[in-house]
Amino acid sequence: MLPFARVSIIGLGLIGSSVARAVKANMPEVRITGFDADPEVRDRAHDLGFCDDVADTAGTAVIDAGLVILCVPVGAMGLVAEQMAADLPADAIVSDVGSCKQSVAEALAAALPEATIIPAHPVAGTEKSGPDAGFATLFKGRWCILTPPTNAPEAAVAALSTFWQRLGADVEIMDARHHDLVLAITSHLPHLIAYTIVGTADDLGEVTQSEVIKYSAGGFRDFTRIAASDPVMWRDVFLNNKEAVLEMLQRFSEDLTALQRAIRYGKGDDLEALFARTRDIRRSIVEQGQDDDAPDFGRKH
Ligand SMILES: NC(=O)c1ccc[n+]([C@@H]2O[C@H](COP(=O)([O-])OP(=O)(O)OC[C@H]3O[C@@H](n4cnc5c(N)ncnc54)[C@H](O)[C@@H]3O)[C@@H](O)[C@H]2O)c1
Ligand SMILES: O=C(O)C(=O)C[C@]1(C(=O)O)C=C[C@@H](O)C=C1
Repeated sequence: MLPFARVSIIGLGLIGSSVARAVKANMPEVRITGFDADPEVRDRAHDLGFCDDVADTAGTAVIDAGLVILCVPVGAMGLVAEQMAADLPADAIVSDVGSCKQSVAEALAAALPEATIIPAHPVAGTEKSGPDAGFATLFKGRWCILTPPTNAPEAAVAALSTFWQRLGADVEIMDARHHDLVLAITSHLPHLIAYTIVGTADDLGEVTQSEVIKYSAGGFRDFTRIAASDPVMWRDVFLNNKEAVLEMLQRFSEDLTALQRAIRYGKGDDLEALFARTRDIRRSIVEQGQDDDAPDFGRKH
């Protein structure tokens, strides 16, 4: 049985268009209506055909929805919720795909006090953005973390879980605050470090006639992939998961300082012990069946 007959997707970039494509591939009977604030994205969505209808406003997009999924940058979630509030059916479930959950949950609850809201985060993505970047298998074998409020109706949580499972994801339920702490270290800090190292190398490159970029090999190139991620999306993630990111950044800075001291005072044993520990972590992840190749890394199976 289909968890929802009509799904509305607001924001038709990488994640929104991937959800639409995955629904088309796995539940072709479900009718999808999409909306994006950018008229060029709406035109492109129309041409690519991953929605049955592309609406002109957020309100008209949700008029007969059973499930509404907000796929816009986390800083825009509250505004979109306000724009669709008057047209939202009373029995619709409102969800999102935002990379941090506490601030989004608060913004949605403030804009839609009567609605059933179940925030979600598919832990899957790429450094690309826009409607052309999406693909139907993005969520296959990936985690989708739901952070329902304590009073969320069980049936609604079950229906949303089934929806994501039908798209190929493995669903986990988590407290929003805990989600934000975990993702701060596993996703947000790695992005911040990549942005920093590529920026620093570029600054140095200007001093050395771009030799830093010119001769960069594998390690640096891996950082440049992450550092190519969408600037607006990541600006919003850092502004909206401020406390957890700053907490993790503090821990990271202390560990970095300890490494700096180990290098300065020639403590080779300390360096080797850390590098051996981190290599074991990587090996155990690969042994658990998670693929070695970057695009598959993080898949559960
Ligand atoms: N990119 C990833 O790897 C990834 C992974 C998981 C979750 N997310 C989350 O998914 C959400 C979308 O990210 P994305 O990568 O698809 O970004 P994207 O830039 O590819 O798409 C976002 C779309 O939202 C539209 N938009 C912005 N403001 C809007 C508004 N007020 N009303 C309607 N449309 C609006 C933009 O025009 C754009 O087309 C973000 O909240 C992000 O945190 C991203
Ligand atoms: O694989 C990538 O390029 C990603 O950055 C994906 C990634 C991540 O950090 O793992 C990025 C943001 C999300 O909210 C979820 C997934």
